[in-house]
Amino acid sequence: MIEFREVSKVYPDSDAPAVRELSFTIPDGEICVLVGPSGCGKTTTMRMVNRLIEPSSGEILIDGEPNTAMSGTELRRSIGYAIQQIGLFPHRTIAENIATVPALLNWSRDRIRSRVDELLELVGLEPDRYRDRYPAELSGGQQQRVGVARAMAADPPIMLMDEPFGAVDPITRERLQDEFLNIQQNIRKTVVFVTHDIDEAIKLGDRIAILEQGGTLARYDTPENILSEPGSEFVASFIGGDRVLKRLSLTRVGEVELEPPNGEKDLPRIDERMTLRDALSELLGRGAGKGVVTGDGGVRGAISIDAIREMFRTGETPRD
Ligand SMILES: Nc1ncnc2c1ncn2[C@@H]1O[C@H](COP(=O)(O)OP(=O)(O)OP(=O)(O)O)[C@@H](O)[C@H]1O
Repeated sequence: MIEFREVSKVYPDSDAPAVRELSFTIPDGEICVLVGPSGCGKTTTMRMVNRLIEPSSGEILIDGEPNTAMSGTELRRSIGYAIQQIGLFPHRTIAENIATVPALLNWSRDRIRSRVDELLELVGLEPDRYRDRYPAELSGGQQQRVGVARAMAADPPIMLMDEPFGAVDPITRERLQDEFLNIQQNIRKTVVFVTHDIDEAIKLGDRIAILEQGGTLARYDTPENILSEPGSEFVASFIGGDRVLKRLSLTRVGEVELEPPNGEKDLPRIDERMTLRDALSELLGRGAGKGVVTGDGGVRGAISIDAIREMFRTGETPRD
């Protein structure tokens, strides 16, 4: 658990705080996304957790202990850190890059090797193919996977991720986000994630902290609550006009009550893992009013555009 208690940061030679009296708590095992316009203090907030930046006042507690209880170096070895610029060492192999922190922690060679292979598998890179390559021999998306693997190497309970999927094309980015959510389902880290992309925040965050210019917290809540009730003009304009569609992207087809399948043939197939937003767009794109929902066990039911519309007219989705 990470708790911010009235944390402020004023940089030297600056008269206005970059971050102002932030107080909020990130529960164990959750993803908290810091989002907001450029310069609102997201990166500053995140870097105070591992003390790459020291607060001017207030404190940050990790599991109830101030993060000043140990040295900054020790603290940083116990917290994973992945950044957009990736920061892979160009003259070290992928395996050596991933092993950076385990090597600092003096793990044995065997332990390091098996951990590297395990992580490469986890992020979808075949160990035999990639472990001895150099970063320049990988695509941008692959390098970002390595960046995430490196941050997870010593299995830290907390991960800080600063726009880790920022520098890739939208399709790769979606894939990296999906992979990351799948991994998180198993590893349940406490994650602080910085982005300026509200869609990414909604997709990944268990909770979202929306920061305003001047480093104040405009809202800290679940995506569902923020989308159903933005609460202020700033938040409403930041999340944009398509709130209903965004809410559709929070719910997967398999989570809603389906209609019984009536054996209709020729209807589009909708995978139960699709979001309602993607299902809607698939149905609209195919000119079909209804689709057959399938899962691992075969046909699960049917879903219609009318049913999706009704759910969002009444606001009754299972997640509410
Ligand atoms: N080392 C520094 N010295 C002085 N001012 C700084 C320093 N780092 C950041 N700032 C200022 O503090 C404010 C917050 O910066 P920060 O990088 O935390 O914002 P951000 O929300 O992460 O921005 P972006 O989305 O553009 O990366 C900005 O006004 C920035 O100019």
